[in-house]
Amino acid sequence: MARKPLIAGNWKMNLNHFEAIALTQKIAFSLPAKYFDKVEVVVLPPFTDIRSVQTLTDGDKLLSKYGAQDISPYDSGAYTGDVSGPMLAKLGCSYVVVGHSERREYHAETDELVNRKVRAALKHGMSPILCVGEQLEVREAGNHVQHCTDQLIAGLKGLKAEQVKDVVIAYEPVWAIGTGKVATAADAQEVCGALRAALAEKYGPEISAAVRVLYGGSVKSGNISELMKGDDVDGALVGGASLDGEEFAKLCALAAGGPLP
Ligand SMILES: O=C[C@H](O)COP(=O)(O)O
Repeated sequence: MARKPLIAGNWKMNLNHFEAIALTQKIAFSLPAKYFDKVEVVVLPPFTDIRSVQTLTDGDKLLSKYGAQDISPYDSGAYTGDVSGPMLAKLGCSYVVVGHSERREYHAETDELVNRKVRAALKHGMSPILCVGEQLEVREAGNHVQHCTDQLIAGLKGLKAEQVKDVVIAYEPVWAIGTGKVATAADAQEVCGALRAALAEKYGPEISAAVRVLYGGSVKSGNISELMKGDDVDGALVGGASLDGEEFAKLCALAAGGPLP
């Protein structure tokens, strides 16, 4: 089964809603819509920017889709500061990042909470982008594949096979995030391939063949083509390089197989 490449730009805690409008327009100006046939182009703005991105993309198809960077495990109620699945779905979000290493580290998110967020996203019709990845010391000890596979299985706990098809997996080695130290294509393929094999073992070959597995960590236009040579690397979760409209457009065009716009 051919999987459509996916490039998702995680803006993290950057850009106010005016700047979000400017960046969305810049991406759209730099990347003709014809590329959307070959690559899914997604942005993941901060919560405060989502309405602006929605308004901008409602009429004209400036991007393939957009989403959020987090979701509450609860649907509503006294959870100050949380943003719920129904709220995000109402804003037209298609994707939600779950289990990013920055949330695991700075907000002490456990595998159990990550799993509840995965289920919350699916319950409201959005695809979770489930992030897994090892710290440098785990890699140096040679335990990276097991570590990532364990995070994957824990994140998907309790899901039916049919639901797993709607999940996107992002392998993001923590040591590569925002450091400029990108994994080699072989490193990315090793873990992405192992994650797909784990999906096949637990949910069957049809599901594992349908799920998109992304690589994330210092991805830019200069390395995306090489990284995507791996059979199991279906695109990228991009941080820093997604904040530059021209660079992000170039990266998406390369993920589509070119030519450059
Ligand atoms: O979500 C995106 C990743 O954390 C990668 O960030 P980066 O491209 O700035 O290394």
